[in-house]
Amino acid sequence: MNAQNPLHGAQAPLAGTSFAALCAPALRQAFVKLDPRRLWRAPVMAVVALTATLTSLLCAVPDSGVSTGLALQIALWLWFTVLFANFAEALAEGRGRARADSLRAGGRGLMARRRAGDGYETVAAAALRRGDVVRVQAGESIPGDGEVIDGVAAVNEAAITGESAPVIRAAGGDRSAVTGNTQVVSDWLLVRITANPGESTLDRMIALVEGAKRQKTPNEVALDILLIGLTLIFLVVVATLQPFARFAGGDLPLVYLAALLVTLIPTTIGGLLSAIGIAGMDRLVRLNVIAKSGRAVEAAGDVHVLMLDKTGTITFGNRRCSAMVKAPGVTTPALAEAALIASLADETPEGTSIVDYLKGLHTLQAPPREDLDVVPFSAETRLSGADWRGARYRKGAVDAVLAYLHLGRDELPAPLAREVEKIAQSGGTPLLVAADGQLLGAIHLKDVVKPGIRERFGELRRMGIRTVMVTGDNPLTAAAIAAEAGVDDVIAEATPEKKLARIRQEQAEGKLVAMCGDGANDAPALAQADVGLAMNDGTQAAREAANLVDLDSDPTKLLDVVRVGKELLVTRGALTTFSVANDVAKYFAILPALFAGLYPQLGALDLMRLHSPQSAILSAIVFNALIIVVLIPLALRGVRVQALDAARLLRRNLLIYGVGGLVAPFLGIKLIDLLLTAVGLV
Ligand SMILES: Nc1ncnc2c1ncn2[C@@H]1O[C@H](COP(=O)(O)OP(=O)(O)OP(=O)(O)O)[C@@H](O)[C@H]1O
Ligand SMILES: [K+]
Ligand SMILES: [Mg+2]
Repeated sequence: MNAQNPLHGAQAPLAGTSFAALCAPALRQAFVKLDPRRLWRAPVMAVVALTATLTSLLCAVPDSGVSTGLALQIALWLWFTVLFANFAEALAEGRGRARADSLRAGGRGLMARRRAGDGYETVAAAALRRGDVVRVQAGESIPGDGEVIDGVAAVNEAAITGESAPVIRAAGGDRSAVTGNTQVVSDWLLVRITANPGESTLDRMIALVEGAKRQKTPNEVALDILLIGLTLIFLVVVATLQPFARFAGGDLPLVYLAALLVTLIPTTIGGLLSAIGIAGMDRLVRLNVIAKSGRAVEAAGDVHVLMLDKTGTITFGNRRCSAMVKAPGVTTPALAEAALIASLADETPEGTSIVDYLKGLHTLQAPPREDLDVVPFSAETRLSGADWRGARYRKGAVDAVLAYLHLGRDELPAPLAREVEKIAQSGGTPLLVAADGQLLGAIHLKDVVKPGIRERFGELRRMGIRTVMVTGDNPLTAAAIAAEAGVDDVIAEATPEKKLARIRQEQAEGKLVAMCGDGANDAPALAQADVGLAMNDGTQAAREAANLVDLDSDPTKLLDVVRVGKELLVTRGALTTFSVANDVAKYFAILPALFAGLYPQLGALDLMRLHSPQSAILSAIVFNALIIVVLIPLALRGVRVQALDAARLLRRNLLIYGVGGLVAPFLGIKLIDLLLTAVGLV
């Protein structure tokens, strides 16, 4: 567990390739991405590419109104604009792909022992299909994502988590999911494969960091539409300039208008949009979190409520039996025997811990397992046990056992009630034990809150996120753990339906809900939540239902996911503001220079005193292209987000990037104008 060090994944085998090593392939990719079929994914850049093509053709026209040298320079810088945007996307992809490749490399050439009839056949891991059953022995790698259906083994997951301490994986219970390319280090497992080739979590992750396959999020589509709208407006603006020029007896060359159009349309954000999205996904992968959709990550940036399961999420989750308390008039052997029979076939950690505890304390005769009529634990009934020789042995949550015995809460014998209360107040889970309709006593299950959780919840609160613990446990235990962990709200005695209903209720109030869980009983809630974060070491059901999976199985990782989501939203917002402010500023920077000769009155507005109309146009187009390159690091790294609420964040960013966007072109274009004039290019 990495509660204190959520970034540990950064040093894991997933660690990134150096920036320099990524540049060369990204440069090559920038040209490959000139393919028109790819260009259309970024509409603004497609317009730039079209304009660049047109300008290139105009270079060959003898009397286009400008010198061939100038037309060539403009055409060249227009192509650079497209290439820089492609380069940004390729860089973002490269970082993610390097990581995916290193994960994939380990899995290459893996073989699997697949069940066929009564025996096993050896096949390539790549040939495995969903539903295939494979046997994996000590020393072998698990050939794909799946669910343990038999066996108990220690598994080394270092290949995906970087954590070398082996973890236990077993059939049944909340620790049954296994991940491809991890290694069985002891014993054996029978695993049912749960993903077809190309559909594993790893494959999905790769699709998220590859621009060409990436599905745009609804936010990105909305922004695209806005950018197309702005492009159309500026197209009209540029088209109306010519009549003004003609009216004054002048003529604006087509090359100028083409260049002007590109400087005015939102090329900065249009060129960096895809890179921002991919880089956001990559930051997540670096945290060892696999996202199945970009939408979930964006939702995380806006989340209002976080629901968490208690056991295994807030606490370590290996609830161990630590004591037993008799009901009045019951003998110790009677209680022990009932608890043992009710737990012999219970494969949950709670069940096995009770058996271990009793084996250590008593010399009990356990009935053979096959003679038992097993009643497995279910989150619905919150009971488990077995029938043996006509008698019913049960154990379970206090309210569940009382209801099973048709007893009221106040019918719990006073001494036992006091003990149960003491267990709960200490944060432990009391289970009542009953045999043949009679209440025999209670079991104390102990659990420990993960260290560092309280501080992390405090950070979430500062970000304006409310934490709610939803647990199947009784209200007293829940309250004790809630107080220790510092959650804002707690829901006890929750069935899977209750968890689901609570999420729906919050959503109906217009809130975005995140949910962290690991159990099969959390799966419906994980699927319903806007952000469902499953623990990788939980159940396959939870992993499949969730839209995010944490490879380190650390629930406080959600804090980092929220930060990445906020960074993604803020970065996109900031660069959009910057880009649009830039375009407006450029309009006022260039027009006076262009029209100064035709309308001398405009001279008053010509604050920048650019060298000539030619220089004004070329400087603007150079600035327009270079600003993309200048902003690539920001787009990839993301705007840093402190624990501020959304409204303050927005205000601050509007100020910085809006004002910055207005001022930058004046300074930048003037500087380039001076440089171009100095070297005699215009
Ligand atoms: N093996 C078991 N046999 C009988 N009762 C159990 C067993 N395990 C848990 N219980 C009881 O059922 C309740 C619900 O357990 P469950 O694992 O479904 O909780 P949950 O809803 O996942 O919440 P959390 O994981 O936060 O406790 C527990 O609080 C406990 O009282
Ligand atoms: K522009
Ligand atoms: Mg649970």
